[in-house]
Amino acid sequence: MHIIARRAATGIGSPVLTSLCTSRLTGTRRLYTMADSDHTVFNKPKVELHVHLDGAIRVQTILDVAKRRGITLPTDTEEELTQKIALEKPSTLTAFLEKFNEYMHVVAGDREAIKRIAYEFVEDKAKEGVIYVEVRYSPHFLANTQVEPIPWNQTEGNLSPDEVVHLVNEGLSEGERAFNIKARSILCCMRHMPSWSMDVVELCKKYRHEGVVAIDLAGDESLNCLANPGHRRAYEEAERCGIHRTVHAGEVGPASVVKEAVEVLKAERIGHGYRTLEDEGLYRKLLAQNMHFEVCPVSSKLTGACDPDFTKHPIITFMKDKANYSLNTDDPLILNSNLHLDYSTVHRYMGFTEEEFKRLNICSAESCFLPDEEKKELLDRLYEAYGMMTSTAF
Ligand SMILES: O=c1[nH]cnc2c1ncn2[C@@H]1O[C@H](CO)[C@@H](O)[C@H]1O
Repeated sequence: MHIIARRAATGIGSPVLTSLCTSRLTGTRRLYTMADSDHTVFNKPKVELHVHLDGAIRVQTILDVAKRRGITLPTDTEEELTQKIALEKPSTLTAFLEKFNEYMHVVAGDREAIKRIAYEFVEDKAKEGVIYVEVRYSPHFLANTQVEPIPWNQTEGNLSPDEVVHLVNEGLSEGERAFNIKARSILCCMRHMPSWSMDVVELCKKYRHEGVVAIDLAGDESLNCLANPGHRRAYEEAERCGIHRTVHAGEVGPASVVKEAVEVLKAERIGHGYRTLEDEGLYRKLLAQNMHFEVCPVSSKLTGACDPDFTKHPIITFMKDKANYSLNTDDPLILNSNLHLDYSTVHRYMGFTEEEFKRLNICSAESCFLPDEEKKELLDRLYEAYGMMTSTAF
């Protein structure tokens, strides 16, 4: 019996010895080290599947862009702006989503800013030890022409949703080359804007060979529960064309939204999905189908999606049932968080072990939207980094 020797994969296994974290109390940045309790609780390569690009912008970048564009913000210090944007206490999804109003007008419509945000995002993920990420955003929210209504009170300019996707693709691929990780994107339809959804699926089709891997439906599920026919048509077209599909469902909305996502929108993954557990039959069915849940522990507390007592969290049920799920940040800017905080939270309050972290990252890789060959490469990198190399008998 020989173990097939494989070259150590480059770019992985380099432990993230330190990570930049922001103190939740003061909003000031400080450097966490290995000595800091469990902040590097799973110091191994990771996969992240649910994170919003526009919820993951660096505060300093917002300040820089505002200064360059002559946009006045309520403050010009990183600490104060962090405090203004961040949600500190458990709230509601509606209040959480309103936080985007604090800064989206600064970056929307600005080519340089959009490309920079995408590039810096890849750098931040690489620092967290992520080797593959799928990042999502609404191209319409960053545009200032060919979008009705023009968002964030912008005056009409000449940046279309189509060009936004092109710019994000450029920023992500430059980031991939610079930081040696893989980044793909998911384009979001917004629950309150069904008239944008056909454009979104057309953009997914146009850019499917330039890094766009799927369509999503995001926004306020508490206000718009049932998917509008506009969304349904877009998802039908996505399925017809082989575009992968994920849907925010069962985050704050009832289990029926999850059922609709799977049965009507033909979702292959569910964003959040905590409230699936309220319908035992549906939950068992989705477990049997190996449905992937993109769970976001820190987010679920601050959006009011789940009981703030982490020891009662639905993720514990997913873990105990060996469900197929990933651990994700969702919106680290607004949550004033990073991926280490999500990992340390489930470790500290939910009893997650190293073995479970490995298992869930392998589930994440298996459920990612890469083509089969690239998925296999990603899985091999994880198996190798986790000391789970397959052996071959001769
Ligand atoms: O947790 C969430 N649930 C639902 N929608 C969200 C969440 N986080 C962000 N967005 C929405 O998705 C848009 C595109 O990235 C964001 O602008 C925000 O409106």
